[in-house]
Amino acid sequence: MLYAKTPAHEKRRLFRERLATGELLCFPGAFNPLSAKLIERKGFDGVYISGAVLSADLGLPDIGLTTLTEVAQRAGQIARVTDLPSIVDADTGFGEAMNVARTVQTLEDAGLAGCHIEDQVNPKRCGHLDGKEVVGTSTAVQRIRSAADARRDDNFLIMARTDIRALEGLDAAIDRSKALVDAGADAIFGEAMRDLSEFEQLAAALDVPVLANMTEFGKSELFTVDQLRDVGVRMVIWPVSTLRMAMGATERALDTLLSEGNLTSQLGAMQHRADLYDLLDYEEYNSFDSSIFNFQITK
Ligand SMILES: C[C@](O)(C(=O)O)[C@H](CC(=O)O)C(=O)O
Ligand SMILES: [Mg+2]
Repeated sequence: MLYAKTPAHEKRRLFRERLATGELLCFPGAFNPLSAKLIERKGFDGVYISGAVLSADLGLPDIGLTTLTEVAQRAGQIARVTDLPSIVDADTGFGEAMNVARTVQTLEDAGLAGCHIEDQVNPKRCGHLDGKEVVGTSTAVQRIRSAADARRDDNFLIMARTDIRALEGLDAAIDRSKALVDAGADAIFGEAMRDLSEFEQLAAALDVPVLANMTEFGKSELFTVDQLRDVGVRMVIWPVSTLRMAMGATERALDTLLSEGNLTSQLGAMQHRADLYDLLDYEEYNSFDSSIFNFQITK
C-alpha cells in the first residue's frame, strides 16, 4: 500500500546481485507510476524511465528541454511505487562535471537504482535521429568520473551511454566505451548499434554489462530477448513502447468516440475497473480505513 516496501539501497543491492549473475535483465519503460506497477506485476526485472517519454509526457520533443528537477521528481514518483530497481535516463547529466555530480546525488535521493549519462553535446537529440553530435573523449570521461565519484551508494549504477557509433562507427564506439569504463562506468549503453554482431563485438570487448535499446522506428532492428542474450547483452530496454501502445490505443478510442458516439465497442480493449483497483491494492486501503475507524480507546 502507498509506496513499495523495499528501501532504495536494498533495491540497488539486489539489482547489482542479479546483474552479477550474468543473466539478461529486462527493463520495459514505464510512462507513469501506474505502468511501473504493471511492469512489476508481470514479473519483469526492472523499470526503465525514458527521457523521451518524460519529455513527450510534457508535450515536448526530446531535445534536452527537461530539467533535473523535473526528471528527478517524475523518476522518484515512479521508483517509489515499485520494489523493482528503476533506471533513469539522465541525458547528458544536465550540464558538465559538477552538474553531473549533483544529478547523481539527486537521483540517488529520489530512490533510483541507477542512471545513464550520454556523450552527446548539449542540446542532445534522440539517439536514433540523424544530426546528433558527441563531445570529445576527455569531456565524456569527465562526466562519468564525476558521476562515479559523486555517488554515496556504491550500488547506484552509473551507466555510460555512447552515441558515437552512428557518427564514427563501431571501433570508435568500442574505444570510447573502454575509456568510459576506465573512468568508472559500471555498464555501457551502446546507442544505435546496427545489428546483432555489433552488440556481440561490443559486449565481448568489455568487462562490464552492455545494454541494448530496443526502441521502435529507430536504427536498431528489434531483436528478441533470446537473440540479445545469445550475443552477450545483459540488459535490455523498451524505452518508449508502453507509451506508444497507450497513445495508439487512445487515438483509436477517440476516433471511435467520434464515429460511434460511445465507447461500447472498445470495452474489451480497456483495462477493467476491477483490474485497475487490483493493481492499486484498493482492498488494502479499505482494510486500513476500517482498522482506523473501528479503533476503540479503552479506559
Ligand atoms: C532511450 C532514449 O534515450 C529515451 O529517452 O528513451 C531514446 C529513445 C527513443 O527516442 O526512441 C533514444 O535516444 O534512443
Ligand atoms: Mg533519452
